[in-house]
Amino acid sequence: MISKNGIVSVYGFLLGLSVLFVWLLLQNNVFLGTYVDRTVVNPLHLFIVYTAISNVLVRVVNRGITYKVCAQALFLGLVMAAGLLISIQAPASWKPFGWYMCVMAIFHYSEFLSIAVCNPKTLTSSSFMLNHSVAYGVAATTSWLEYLLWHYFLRDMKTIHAISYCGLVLCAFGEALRKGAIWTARDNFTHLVQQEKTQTHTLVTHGVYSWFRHPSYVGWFYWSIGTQIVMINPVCVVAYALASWKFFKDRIYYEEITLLNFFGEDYISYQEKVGIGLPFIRGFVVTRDKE
Ligand SMILES: C[S@@+](CC[C@H](N)C(=O)[O-])C[C@H]1O[C@@H](n2cnc3c(N)ncnc32)[C@H](O)[C@@H]1O
Repeated sequence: MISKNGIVSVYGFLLGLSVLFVWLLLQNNVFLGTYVDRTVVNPLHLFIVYTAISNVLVRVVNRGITYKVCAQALFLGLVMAAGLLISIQAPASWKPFGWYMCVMAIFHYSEFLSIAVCNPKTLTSSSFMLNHSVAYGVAATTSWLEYLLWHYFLRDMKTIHAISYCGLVLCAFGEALRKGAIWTARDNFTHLVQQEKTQTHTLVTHGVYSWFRHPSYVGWFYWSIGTQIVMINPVCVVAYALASWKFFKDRIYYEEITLLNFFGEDYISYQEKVGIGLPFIRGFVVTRDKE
């Protein structure tokens, strides 16, 4: 069952997305009458006004954590709407950025919604993973700057949409694998690595966990590289691959120590049967004593 804050997030996200609906109505002169020229609706002005009004509405209606959830879901709905609008309306050299915005909004919103359904006990306003870490924010900002630089100096590069399509396929694969892992592990999946075993924590070895030991990390790794291919950012493609690889190498090493403590022999047998799924990462491997 989805938690109350999960439902609130659906309202927030749909409210943000609805700016597109208002834009369509305005485009068709539903509010302004048939005498007004279609070009009168400036999407940027509409977004500014709509963002201000919807934020006030969300602030007035919600309190505490519910407000934090609704405001972030609203933000992601607006990002998704802006991404779709840019994908449809903007010049060819801006379209990859519109696709990137959609990919980001889908990832972060579905992250929250998946936890709201699969493990509501652990749901917090941080479950959107928007403020994941300082490094994550720096990486995102760097990728926007790289996009702007190439766009300024070599705009034609951003119109090679075949490259972006390959990135979209990689993002779809990574996203499906990550969400597949959350929906398979259900309440065994927590965003924060557990240091103590809870009574209900069981070892998951079926579904996507029978393909890879760390399917959600494999998915996130390829998704993050995919986002930079979508944007046709050659420097960040390499930088993201190296930075995510290092991040997951350290994380997996630490997580496997905790999992070996929790599940002992069962986890060793699992390690023997199933690989990690990321290149050149071994995790924390225990060698059995020879009898
Ligand atoms: C962010 S989740 C990542 C799970 C896994 N590393 C993956 O990539 O799909 C981290 C939590 O999942 C738990 N976990 C990891 N692998 C597990 C498994 N095979 N069965 C049950 N729990 C697992 C860990 O104890 C940790 O608290």
